This record gives sequence, C-alpha cells and structure tokens, in this order.
Amino acid sequence: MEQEDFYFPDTDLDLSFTSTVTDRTFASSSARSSLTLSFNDRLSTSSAVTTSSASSSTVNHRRHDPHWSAIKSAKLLSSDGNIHLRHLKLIRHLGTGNLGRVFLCNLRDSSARFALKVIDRNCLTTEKKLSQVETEAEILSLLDHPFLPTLYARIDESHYTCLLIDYAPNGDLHSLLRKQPGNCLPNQAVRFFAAEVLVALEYLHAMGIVYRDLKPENVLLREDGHVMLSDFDLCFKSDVVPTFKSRRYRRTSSSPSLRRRRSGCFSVATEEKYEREEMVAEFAAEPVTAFSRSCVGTHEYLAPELVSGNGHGSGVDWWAFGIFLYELLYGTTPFKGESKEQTLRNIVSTTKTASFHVDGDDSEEAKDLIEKLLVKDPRKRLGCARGAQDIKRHPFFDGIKWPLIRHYKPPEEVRGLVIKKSTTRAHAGHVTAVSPRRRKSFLWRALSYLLRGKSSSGGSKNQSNSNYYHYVGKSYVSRKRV
Ligand SMILES: Nc1ncnc2c1ncn2[C@@H]1O[C@H](COP(=O)(O)OP(=O)(O)OP(=O)(O)O)[C@@H](O)[C@H]1O
Repeated sequence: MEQEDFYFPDTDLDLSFTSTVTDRTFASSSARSSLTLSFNDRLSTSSAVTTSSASSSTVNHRRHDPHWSAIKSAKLLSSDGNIHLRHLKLIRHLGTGNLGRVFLCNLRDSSARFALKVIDRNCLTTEKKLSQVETEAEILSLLDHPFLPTLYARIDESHYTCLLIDYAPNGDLHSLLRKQPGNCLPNQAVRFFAAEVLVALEYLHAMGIVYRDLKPENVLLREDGHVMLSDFDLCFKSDVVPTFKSRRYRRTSSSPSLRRRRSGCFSVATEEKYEREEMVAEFAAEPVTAFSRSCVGTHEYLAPELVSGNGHGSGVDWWAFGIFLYELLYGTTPFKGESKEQTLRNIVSTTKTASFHVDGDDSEEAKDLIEKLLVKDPRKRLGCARGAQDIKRHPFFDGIKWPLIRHYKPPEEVRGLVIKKSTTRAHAGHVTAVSPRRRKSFLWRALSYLLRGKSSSGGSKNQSNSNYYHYVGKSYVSRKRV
C-alpha cells in the first residue's frame, strides 16, 4: 500500500493530527503505564523546572549531523528564522502516550527523519499534566548524549506544544523482549543494553536529573541498534556536586590469562577469580541530596522508599536498574503480584526478596549485581553513594571498556533487531572520529601544500630558490633563538 503523506496546513492545525495512518504502535497492549500519585509535591532540594525554548543552537560537535543540517536549512528558509509546523511533513503515527501522540515526520525537502511529540494542551485536564509537559521539554533541552534523544525544536502553535526529537525506528526493548523465547535476552545482549542504559543514567544523574521511569518500554532502539532512553515527564531535577577522588579499590576479577568467551567486544569470564587492589581516580556526580515525595513511576519498577512515600532520591533509579536487569534476564519482574496492590506490598515487605529461578554460569554475576541493586534500604543500595561508578565496576560488566561503549557492536543475533549497517558507522563518527567534511578540508590543505611545494620545485629557478632560502633562513633564525 502506498504511504500517504501528511502536510501541516498553514491554518487548520486540528486536521493535521487526525492521521488515520497508524503503523506499528510500539507500546504493546501489555505495556505498563506510569502512575503519578502525589503524596507531597514539595521538593526539598529539587528545583522546579521552568519553561524554556528548545535547544536552539547546534552544539559544535554535532554541526555535521544531517538532522542539524536539515534544521539549519529550514530555519534559513523560514521568514522568522524558526521551525513551524508547516515545515514538517507527517509520515505516520508511531504511538500515543499519556501526554500526547508521537508521529514520524521529516522536514520538507529533506530526508532526515524525526519523531514529533504532539501535545494538545486543551486535552490536558490537570495542572500536573501541564507541568509534566514543561518538565519533559526542559529536560530534553538539556540533553546532549548518544543514548538520549536530542530536542531539535520546540514548536508552540495554537494549543499545541510539539517536540521535535530523534526518531528511534527499532521500537522499544519491551516489544523486543516479547519477540524472544521466554521473553528474555541472552546474557551478552543484556550486558550490552544494560551497559548503555547505565551510561545514560549516569549522564542524567551527573546533570542532577533523577529519571524515575526506567522500564523496557522507555528504552527505545535507534536505527543502529544502540539505545535511546525516552519519556522524561516524570523526572525531577536537583543539585549535584561532582567529586573527583582517588580511592583504594579491591577488585575481584578473572585472570587475564584465562580463556574468555567472546561476543563482539563483550566478554564473560568463565573461570577462576582472583583479588587485587588498585588505586583508582574516580569521578562521581551523583545527586545524593535529591529529594522528592511524589510517588511516580511504574508499579513493578517502584523502589520501596518511593512506595512508602517518605521521600526518595536518585537511588530509585538504581533500584529500577536492578528490576530492569532482572526483567531482561528472566522475562518478568521480581515483585510482580496478582494485582498492582499486591506488587506494591511485595516491594515494601521486608521479608520478600527477589528470587532467582534460573541458574547457570552466566547468571551468578548478574544475580549478585541484581541483589546489590535490589537492597530495600537505599542507604545500603549499590550506586546510592557514588553513583554509576560502583555499578560499572561490578564483575557483571567486567571487560567493558566504558569510554568505547558507543562503538561496541549491538547484539545482531537478537531476534527482531534490525540493524542498519551504514548508520552505525555514520553515528560512530558523530562521537569521536574526524567528520568527513573536516577530513576533506584537511586533505585539501595537504594537497594545496603539496601542490605549492611541487610548483616551487617545478617552477622557475628563482622562485624555487627564494622559497628555499626563505625557509632555511627562517628556521636558522628560530634555532639560534632557542
Ligand atoms: N523518538 C521516538 N521514536 C520512535 N518512537 C517513539 C519515539 N518517542 C515515542 N515513541 C513511541 O510513541 C509512543 C508514545 O510515546 P510517549 O513518549 O508519548 O508516551 P509513552 O512512552 O507511552 O509514555 P507515557 O505515556 O508514560 O508518557 C510510545 O509507544 C513510543 O514507543
């Protein structure tokens, strides 16, 4: 069937959003919804997020990104220098969330694809929902990380607020899990996805942002198979004081000489362990003073301190990370009861702990990590004192070179994960490699330098000599001075 295009007419906005073309809606019917129950909205150290315009300027390292180029061109052509809804072409409906609908779209005369989150403010019945829209827009405008979406533009027109962000065509992890035998992923794939989510959470915490809605449904997958956390309406923002300290660290690990099972760049130790002590310089930026009383999140992922309503901080994300790991490995969550109330009772019960019904070589380290994350007292929970650093050092993640994580190969063997090869390279370039344009200009300069040299040697004798003496004379003078 031929795909019908939708253009935003200049005047009648309502018609633009009555798209009947619905493709796969990523949120499956079994997806768990987030709840927002407020015990007390006063946030002690957290600052209320205020409205701001969308990230308007291109950050330097992304200036060659095709999305930013498309935005720049559209702004140049726009009479007032801003992106408007009339500049966008809707391609299809991607899904509907708590606040609005999400569409796949592109800018007219450009092939760069975006996701457009459209929020009809007239349909938001409570102040809380309106403030969630502002929270999401504000958090998005702060982000600049490969595992988090970029906000290209915020468009406020009529009663609509629209957020133009990165499109993740590979669906979400929840849908991917449902395609696997036993609804769970092999250990290597879990290590890959969990490591990327951990790095994204680390970044959010370093910005003072507590995420509060980690679950596979909110982990979207980019075209190149890498993750992109989504949904920031439940976040809260707090102060964070980064620290950089040296610390003596006792490390249990496998002997480097032992054989390791490999899968791409990720490897799992299978044999003996030994202990060694290291001095490590550690950067930690955990918002340890973050405090909120709002009970928000998804039942099965709520931390006990969140359920009890006595106040919580960034530790709720590390608890949720433990549940997330458990779900990826075992296909279910550890405290799930027959009803939502029972689930909450299981979470706060001091006697109920996560049970592990699957055994195997690989699961021992995962089990240990999950147990350390699912500690009911947040003061004793892994990650709550120094943040992601402590979690990264757990043996479950042994062998991962964290600074290179963006360049690891996604687990292609996972059923239903379609990875576009060309974009993997293109995206990797976005992080560290020299961009094609810079490379071109470098080559051009090198070439013109060579050509100048060539014309000097091949040109008239006089010119050649003058260049030669000039060079020798200069270097002679400078040598003497040194
Ligand atoms: N950037 C994106 N790329 C691709 N699909 C997306 C993108 N953002 C959202 N979606 C899809 O659109 C649907 C609606 O997303 P949205 O973020 O509005 O709500 P949600 O994830 O259901 O969360 P909530 O209702 O809790 O806010 C989701 O099913 C999601 O998979």
